[in-house]
Amino acid sequence: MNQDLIFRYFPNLTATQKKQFSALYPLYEDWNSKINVVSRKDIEQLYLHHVLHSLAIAKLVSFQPGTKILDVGTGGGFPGIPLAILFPEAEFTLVDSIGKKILVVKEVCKGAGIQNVTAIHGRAEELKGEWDFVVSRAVTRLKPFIEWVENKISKTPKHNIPNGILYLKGGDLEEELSEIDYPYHVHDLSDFFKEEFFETKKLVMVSV
Ligand SMILES: C[S@@+](CC[C@H](N)C(=O)[O-])C[C@H]1O[C@@H](n2cnc3c(N)ncnc32)[C@H](O)[C@@H]1O
Repeated sequence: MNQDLIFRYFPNLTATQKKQFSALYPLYEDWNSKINVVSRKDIEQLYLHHVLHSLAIAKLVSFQPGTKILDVGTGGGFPGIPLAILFPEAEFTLVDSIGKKILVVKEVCKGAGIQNVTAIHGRAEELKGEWDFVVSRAVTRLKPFIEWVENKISKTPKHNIPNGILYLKGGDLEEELSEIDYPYHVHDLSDFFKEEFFETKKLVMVSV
């Protein structure tokens, strides 16, 4: 567990952000022993496998103050919590259908002093509201995922890229991508991070 990895890839963090990133390991270690949100053997790799992986989204988009972001199927808070620390002036809504996981999200935010996160226990399909971006990792295939969220994405862009979905995915995506009707772009995370873990990891941007 080494938060210095985060500080190396994101060298302009404020003292508050460094403190918040450093707080994540003890908070997740404690909560994970009560409610499993990160696989037990993965907890030692929290900063590489979960925090840095989540922050790959920030290598592509810098969320402006006031941007609204929805994290669907956030589990214990990935990618939403690391992004909320990095962009304290953006507004994050984290949703998961399992109440215990949302409890962990709320407790980690409270423990680390993260104030720009609203955590909701519910199903993404049933959620009402509008966001500029939807972020996610490892929830379901892209086609059903898009159907859950396409009517929740604002049509007014605030950035130099269109509003839409930023989905962290691994492995072979060809078949999944062939099922979707919106324009998309696939980015290799190995272009951003040199660790072996990222060799097969991708970020799919879907403009909705
Ligand atoms: C494999 S976990 C990934 C969690 C987190 N995104 C991560 O990468 O660590 C998938 C999560 O999606 C949630 N999920 C699945 N279907 C959902 C739905 N329809 N609405 C909200 N959450 C959902 C599950 O409860 C689970 O926590």
